[in-house]
Amino acid sequence: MKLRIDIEKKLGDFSLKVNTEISGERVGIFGASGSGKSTLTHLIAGLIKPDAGEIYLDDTCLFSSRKKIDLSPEKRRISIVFQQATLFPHLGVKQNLLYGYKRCRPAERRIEPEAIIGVLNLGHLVGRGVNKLSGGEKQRVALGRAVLANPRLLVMDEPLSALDDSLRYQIIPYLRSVSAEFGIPCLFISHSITEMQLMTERVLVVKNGRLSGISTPDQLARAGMASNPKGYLNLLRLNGAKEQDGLFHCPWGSSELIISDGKTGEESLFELSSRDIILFKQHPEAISARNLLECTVTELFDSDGRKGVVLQSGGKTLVAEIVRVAAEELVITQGSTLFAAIKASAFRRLG
Ligand SMILES: Nc1ncnc2c1ncn2[C@@H]1O[C@H](COP(=O)(O)OP(=O)(O)OP(=O)(O)O)[C@@H](O)[C@H]1O
Repeated sequence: MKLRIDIEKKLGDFSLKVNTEISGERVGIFGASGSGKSTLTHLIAGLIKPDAGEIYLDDTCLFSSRKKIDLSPEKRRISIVFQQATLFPHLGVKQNLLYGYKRCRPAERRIEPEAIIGVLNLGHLVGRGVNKLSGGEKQRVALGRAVLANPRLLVMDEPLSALDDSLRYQIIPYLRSVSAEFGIPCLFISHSITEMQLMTERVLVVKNGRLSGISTPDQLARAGMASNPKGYLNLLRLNGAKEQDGLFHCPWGSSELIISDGKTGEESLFELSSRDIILFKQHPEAISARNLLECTVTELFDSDGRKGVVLQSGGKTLVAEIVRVAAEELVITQGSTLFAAIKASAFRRLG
């Protein structure tokens, strides 16, 4: 998808002014609370009207004050999944799912209910009333309903923020797979860098109603490393864990990681803070940390007085973080060999 936006909107004391063009299949809108993310998405979806400007989705003009075009939300064919699943309480799961599908012109029906029920694992829920669903199940039904409207763009407006951590990371694979399997571009809104890293390939960064930049999720995570209390979060998908002496041994590139909170068999997602990686210039004699990886430094970057050290080990990448004086004392440069020590308990399982 290609989105071209050049709009202005005033809402009370708040003013939004954005002029940009972005392409990609999974685009993020990132910003602090109140920065204007929802306003921007509502303008794109046609839920509110810009004061002036134009919006193009691919070659379709959605809005142009100059050309006096203002397509209705239905004609824009943009489906939105909100923070709270807004299901029709008087309809069952199946009727909720079919709501948008039935209103979609037969010629535009590319995605069939059976396919989405399969991908979102909703088969056992179709006979239920929506009041008998958990928060995560409701969000999956809301996602299914949005996709079955066969939209040309799926907008996800903080779809995970009402869910607790464990549910949040269970839903993410579903969000990713609907967009990938059915080829629907998505616009994903959040103030979480981790969600941006998991969901998007390009990110519009919004600040006080203005666009402050376009970046990749990784650049965003690097830029926020010093200010984020958890530093840069390395996200690792690990599977094939084997339990041994109460710890989990997970294959990782040509090496393995030893983790306290693992799970045998299934793929799990872990986060590891850049601050939980301790670097040694030489191989330490004996350490309590269960992981000691020989690494090559491939890159160094600055983030507000802290140094990010990008490490390669066994074909995999990790970002460690040190203060600038430590970088000078260790004489770290691109190409240096280092040893990275990580405690088994430093890996936090997200789902
Ligand atoms: N109808 C309105 N009238 C006046 N001000 C409004 C209106 N709608 C939103 N605002 C203000 O516009 C600003 C941007 O709101 P918006 O909901 O777009 O932010 P956001 O980045 O999505 O925030 P959050 O992450 O908290 O949802 C806020 O300061 C909000 O109070």
